[in-house]
Amino acid sequence: MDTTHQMLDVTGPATATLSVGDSMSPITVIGTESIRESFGPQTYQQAINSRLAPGVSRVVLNPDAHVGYGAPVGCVMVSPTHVYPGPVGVDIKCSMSLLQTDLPADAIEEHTVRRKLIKAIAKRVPTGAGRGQRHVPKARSVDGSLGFRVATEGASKMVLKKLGIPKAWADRCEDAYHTAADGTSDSLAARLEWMGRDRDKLNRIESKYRQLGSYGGGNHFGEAEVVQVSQDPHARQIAEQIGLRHNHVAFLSHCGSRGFGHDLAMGQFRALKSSFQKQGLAFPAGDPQLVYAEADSPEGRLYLSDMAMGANFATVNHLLINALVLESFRDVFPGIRGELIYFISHNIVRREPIDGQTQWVHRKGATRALPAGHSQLVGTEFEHTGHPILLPGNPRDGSSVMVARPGAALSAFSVNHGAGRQMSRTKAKKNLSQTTIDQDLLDHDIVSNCRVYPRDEAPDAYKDFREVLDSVVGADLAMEVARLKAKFVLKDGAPADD
Ligand SMILES: Nc1nc2c(ncn2[C@@H]2O[C@H](COP(=O)(O)O)[C@@H](O)[C@H]2O)c(=O)[nH]1
Ligand SMILES: [Mn+2]
Ligand SMILES: [Mn+2]
Repeated sequence: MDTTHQMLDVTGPATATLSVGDSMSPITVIGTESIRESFGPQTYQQAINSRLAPGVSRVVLNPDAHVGYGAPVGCVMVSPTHVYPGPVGVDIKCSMSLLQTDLPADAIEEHTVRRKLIKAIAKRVPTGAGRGQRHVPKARSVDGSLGFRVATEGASKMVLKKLGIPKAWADRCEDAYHTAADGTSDSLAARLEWMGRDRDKLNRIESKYRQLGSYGGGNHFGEAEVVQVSQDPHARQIAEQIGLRHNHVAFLSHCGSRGFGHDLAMGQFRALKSSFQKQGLAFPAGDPQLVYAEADSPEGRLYLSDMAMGANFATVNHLLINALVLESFRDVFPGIRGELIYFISHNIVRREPIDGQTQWVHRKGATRALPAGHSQLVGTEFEHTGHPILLPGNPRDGSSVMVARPGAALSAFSVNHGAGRQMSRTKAKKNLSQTTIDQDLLDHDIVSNCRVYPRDEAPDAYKDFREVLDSVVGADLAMEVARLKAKFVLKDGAPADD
């Protein structure tokens, strides 16, 4: 029986607060009643542990929240002084990106056409843990020196040119590049050189560079969508302004910094934990996954450098995937055009103005949501619309493109990054029927690259997407401008026979 849920102070149709002590601002909880119930005691406990951790000024639980590494996946943790690697996550800068093509929806109606597209994409952009580049033109293969520049420069002009990525796409990234805490890429270069100081270490790093342009495993995916722009005139106008095309094909991607980011994150956890142990410091709530550093300390600066390199890798990984996906579409439909709508992360910490001061905003499975007129959008092309928010649900029930409303201040300018799990992988594998999952996808006219769709990735393993969207809209955080209807999906699973 979850007693924490009963302790919430309900403040609106999709908002509540959870008090942790008189002298502290309460945890903000976003979600309709059934979503709030879905969190369960462990998720609430992790949120409380995070709120009580040193230096933390605010915690927000979003509708997709579920148990995570130290802090829940689907939460925002704000601190003026401290950085927390757990509430960033091991897949540094795991992100979503959306490519809009000028291909009309009916061009991919035939399943044979979709299968050709799946084949063309899978040939260039592999799925699967540990898998790296495959059939990539020589000019785009990533050797040690290009990998080094990717990690230290992110989406710089030179990196984009070398990889054949349109340079305008850098402007459609939430952040095209990340630097060290001193604002330079030179410090990142010095750090990376030090990391590759002997042959074995360098070999390991270079083997990870070769994963650039790949999805990885788990719930990372690539998905062809038909864009259904909202009928509401204001929402429709925004959708058109940000470049969405009604009833045309778009492609949604989800992945992060692959093995390169994972190694950096794990290295940081090891280093910070051992530094805590040497100093005899206690972990917050006794949980080593909540290890932290003061941002302005040698440890904090090293963490931020490593996170920046992982984030640079993730950024270029997404951009390259989008370039390769567009190239694959052109195999089947020569001459079609495609533009990146946006690339937005959900595992990162960055400095932002929150509650009148500059603070470290950790978004762990949470998406930034800056409304029109926000100071950080001034001078950008999204100043008058808000930047696009890419919110995946599941292939069967769709995904959403939204823009923030001024009400997003309540959630530290963040929304959920998806529907969030309602079943653990183990429970999904045990409880869900393979035949029903495969038939369900076919009934919804969705083709996949998998002979059998991974049961732990089935739509029913995730929360009810309608309820999740009602939570975002009910809390007045964001408005939908378009719905995405999946037509085919690439995931890590046994490939289909043909
Ligand atoms: N449209 C699709 N959405 C999906 C799919 N698989 C997962 N998801 C959603 O993405 C988020 C990602 O979660 P993360 O914690 O791994 O970053 C998840 O909450 C789902 O709602 C898919 O195949 N298609
Ligand atoms: Mn990820
Ligand atoms: Mn992710």
